[in-house]
Amino acid sequence: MIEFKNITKKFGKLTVLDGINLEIPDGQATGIVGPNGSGKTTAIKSLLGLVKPTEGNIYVNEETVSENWQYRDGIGYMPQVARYPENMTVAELFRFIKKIRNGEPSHEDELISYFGLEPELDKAMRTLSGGNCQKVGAVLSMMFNPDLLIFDEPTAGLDPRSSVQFKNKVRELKSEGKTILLTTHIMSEIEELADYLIFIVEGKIKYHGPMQQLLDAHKSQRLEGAVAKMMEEAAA
Ligand SMILES: Nc1ncnc2c1ncn2[C@@H]1O[C@H](COP(=O)(O)OP(=O)(O)OP(=O)(O)O)[C@@H](O)[C@H]1O
Repeated sequence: MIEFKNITKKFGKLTVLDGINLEIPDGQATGIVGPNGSGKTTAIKSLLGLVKPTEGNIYVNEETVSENWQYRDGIGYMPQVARYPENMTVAELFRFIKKIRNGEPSHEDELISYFGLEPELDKAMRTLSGGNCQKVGAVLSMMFNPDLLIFDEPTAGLDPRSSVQFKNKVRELKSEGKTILLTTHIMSEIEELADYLIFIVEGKIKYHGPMQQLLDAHKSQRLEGAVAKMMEEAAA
């Protein structure tokens, strides 16, 4: 169980997360949605320890993340914009990550093949296309078999076929009982993959709960309509 307790993050005078309280259930997929700049990536980075909250605590399995960095070994993260050593080849990058991470990868070759990365293995990271770079990020997030997977706009640079493949992989991970946290602006993707929804506007949680409950409350069949309505209400 992941808990955000009263998390505030300020960058200078800008309050990006404003007293957030959240519980993210285990073994489910949770979608985080909200307008550009609403604080989704900052919330994720706070959970990963890449951003230090100004106030509040985040707990993973009842332990404060600020005092216990071990929990990060159980997380796979695919960032929105990844920066890799640009002169390393894909194969070298995988070797490098294996060296610096504790634990053995469980199905690295299978993932490389699943995402069609074999022809890319000897190419330098700087020469990779955006989509293939995303796929490298996908493999890295999954290859140590983590219990929690965090995907920040994972399909943004993927072609339709790769996007379907990625989503099928997420379904597989869900069926294995993994906890998934996902941000995307593609509402159909959230509908397809998520059970829970977090809606965040200007650093405040406007909705947190089962997706179906939100659809029922807005008498809407589609998430896009319900979220658009919530965005209008928030802007009014
Ligand atoms: N390191 C930083 N220094 C200063 N401001 C920052 C920093 N990181 C994020 N911000 C600001 O915090 C706000 C929230 O950014 P964040 O990336 O969390 O939004 P987001 O909801 O993920 O947006 P998007 O949907 O566009 O990806 C933005 O105004 C952004 O400019």
